[in-house]
Amino acid sequence: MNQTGLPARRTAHYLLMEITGEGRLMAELIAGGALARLETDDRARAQRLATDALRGLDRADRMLKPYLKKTPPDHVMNALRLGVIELCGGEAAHGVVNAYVEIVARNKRTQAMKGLTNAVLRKIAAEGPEGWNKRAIPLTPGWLRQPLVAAWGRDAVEGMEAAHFAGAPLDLSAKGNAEAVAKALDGNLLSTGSVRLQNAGQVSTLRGYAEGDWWVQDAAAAIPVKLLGDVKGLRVLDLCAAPGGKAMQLAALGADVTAVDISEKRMERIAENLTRVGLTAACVVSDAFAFDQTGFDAILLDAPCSATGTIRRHPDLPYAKDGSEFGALIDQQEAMIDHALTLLKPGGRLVFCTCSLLPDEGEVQVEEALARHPDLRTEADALRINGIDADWITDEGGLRLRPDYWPDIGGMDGFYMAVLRKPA
Ligand SMILES: C[S@@+](CC[C@H](N)C(=O)[O-])C[C@H]1O[C@@H](n2cnc3c(N)ncnc32)[C@H](O)[C@@H]1O
Repeated sequence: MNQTGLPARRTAHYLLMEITGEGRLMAELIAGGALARLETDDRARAQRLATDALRGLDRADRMLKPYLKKTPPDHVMNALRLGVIELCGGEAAHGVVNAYVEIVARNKRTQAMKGLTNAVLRKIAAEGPEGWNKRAIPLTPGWLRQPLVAAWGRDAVEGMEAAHFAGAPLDLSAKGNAEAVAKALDGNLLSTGSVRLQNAGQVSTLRGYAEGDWWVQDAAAAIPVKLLGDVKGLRVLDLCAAPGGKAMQLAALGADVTAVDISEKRMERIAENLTRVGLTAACVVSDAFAFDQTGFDAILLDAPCSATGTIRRHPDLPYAKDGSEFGALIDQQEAMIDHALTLLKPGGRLVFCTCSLLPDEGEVQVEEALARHPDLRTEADALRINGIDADWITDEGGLRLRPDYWPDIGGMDGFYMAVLRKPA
């Protein structure tokens, strides 16, 4: 690790600039090599700093506000935000202040503001963790907060914001005996069958990773497959399959799985994952709409969506996005449901799911699908599985999972799912 901490801090600053200013996602930036020039420790540090700054961004801005007559340019603002995160996280003031003053000074357009940066960060250092901890939980940006409050009410959204701020534990799905995996890793076996680890560290070094005993999958994301019950020997199509968490669950349960995804690169991830865990599926790179094999006993449609249910692990999302792309996704989900129904055998089941908090990508999609296909039925009984609270079942017969559920044990991702039965 570089001793000045400057390379990691500059990279964290770059990530924040790209996410908040250019609407790019953290995963996309990392895949594009944003961390490539850093030493291993610095990579983790840069990513952690940027992630913490995004999780606490609204609180950092509120802390900075009294010390700023007007909002400075983004380059300075993001340096100040990172400074707040570090100073309030207990880092020594001297090194933090110097590093962010340096970052501001290196940019010609902001170098005149290095004095301001120095002065503001020294005041923040005086407030320290105490000043940070007394402030309210960070609010979600308004473009997303408003529809969430309209859908779930203010109290629920405050619960979601607390979950987003807390981040997520590491959940695993076991290939075989989940209890044995929980024991081997000193984790907790959740009521729904996932294994939960707190402060897990580097995933690939955990016991059982190399042996393929488990894969990483949020507890909520593991539910859609469980709704299909015993799939042994059934022909199951996973229509939007990468990176393969649900395809691996289906294969582990003995289904004859066909995994389809439009992305060749993401399909490589499925192939790698299947190889590591020693399971098989027929992998097809194809646009779902061009895929025309029929007669499946069951189809899992984990449709592309806003991913607003995953903010605990992806705090960049509310800052990189503004909701303008969601209309097209909603239209695509509707068309995908209709296409999936054509691939299903009569009497077969379609599990539709999205990792979204927006009813337009969940409850409303299913209500509208039922209206378009009068013989289609939701199977609410299939939702009554271990660990699922009956209150989470929705009027149209789907299941709504939210990050504010399970607050005492670390929450869960936001998800919607429903089992739809095609007429025989
Ligand atoms: C929510 S992710 C699926 C996650 C996956 N089911 C799992 O559990 O690991 C959605 C996937 O849909 C794929 N996708 C997007 N548009 C598609 C299309 N038109 N046809 C097929 N796959 C598509 C994306 O590449 C992405 O991998």
